[in-house]
Amino acid sequence: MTANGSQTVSTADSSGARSDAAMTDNAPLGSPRVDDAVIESRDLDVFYGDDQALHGINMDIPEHKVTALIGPSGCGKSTFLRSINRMNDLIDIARVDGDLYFHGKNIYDDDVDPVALRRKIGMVFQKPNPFPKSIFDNVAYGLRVQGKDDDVEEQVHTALERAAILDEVEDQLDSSGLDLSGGQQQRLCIARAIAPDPEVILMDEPASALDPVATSKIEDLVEELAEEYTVIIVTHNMQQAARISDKTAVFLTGGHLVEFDDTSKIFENPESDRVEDYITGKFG
Ligand SMILES: Nc1ncnc2c1ncn2[C@@H]1O[C@H](COP(=O)(O)OP(=O)(O)OP(=O)(O)O)[C@@H](O)[C@H]1O
Repeated sequence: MTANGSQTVSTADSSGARSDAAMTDNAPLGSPRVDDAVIESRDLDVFYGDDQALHGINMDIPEHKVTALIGPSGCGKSTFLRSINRMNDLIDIARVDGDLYFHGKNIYDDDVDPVALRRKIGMVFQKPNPFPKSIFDNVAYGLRVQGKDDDVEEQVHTALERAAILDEVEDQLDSSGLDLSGGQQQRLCIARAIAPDPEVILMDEPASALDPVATSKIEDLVEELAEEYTVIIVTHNMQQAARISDKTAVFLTGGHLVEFDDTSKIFENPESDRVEDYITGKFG
């Protein structure tokens, strides 16, 4: 882990006051402001019909780091993740207020094409979901759709290599992706997500359906991916968040982001008593 890196981080002082005037009033405790933020969430609210799932989320997500989103069931982790590449657009009753910037551009502006955005901000889901196609075609699919398939063989090999699965499948690229083990399928899905060369990879509990060995491979891979990509991962597994992430955001019931800071700080010395109670298993 590289918890601090070269980022400029400002935190609340012991009285809870913020030294940095640029923070909004409802910034979460800890709340590092980073010079190299690739995603900036400002007062983001998300509603499903009349129900508000997220309240005023403020967060700066640093580039080339792993940011973990943790918190009890229903606190809005997946909703926040899906807001980042506008997957919530696909839910009829979902509505977003506030701003969410990707490299300074508000992704909810009218001129943003969600499909193009999702090429830059890819997603890996909880359950491995390869297409019923060959291993090769799974990875090549996005490249072909974009007409970026001039050197498709090389790009597929590179993506499989980056997803740490090439060695296991290079002799069977024509076999169905569905014939792989669950862990291999998930790494295939990661290869599919990185083939179009995104900048950010969103992962929604990518190892929760896998056995411990496959989980450990995914965890190693997530850390490696952060060298090339910005990774944002939802996990229920606090040990996993502590092992693999640089930053941790703790959401608590009702859809509030309570604390966001270096992972070591969150797990060793959180600012909020509620976060401490959650981390130590007093509720969850
Ligand atoms: N498609 C939807 N339609 C209506 N309400 C939804 C929808 N998706 C989520 N919600 C509601 O929004 C709130 C936040 O859900 P979300 O799935 O984001 O939480 P979560 O923290 O990811 O939960 P979990 O850890 O159980 O996956 C919950 O009250 C949930 O019932």
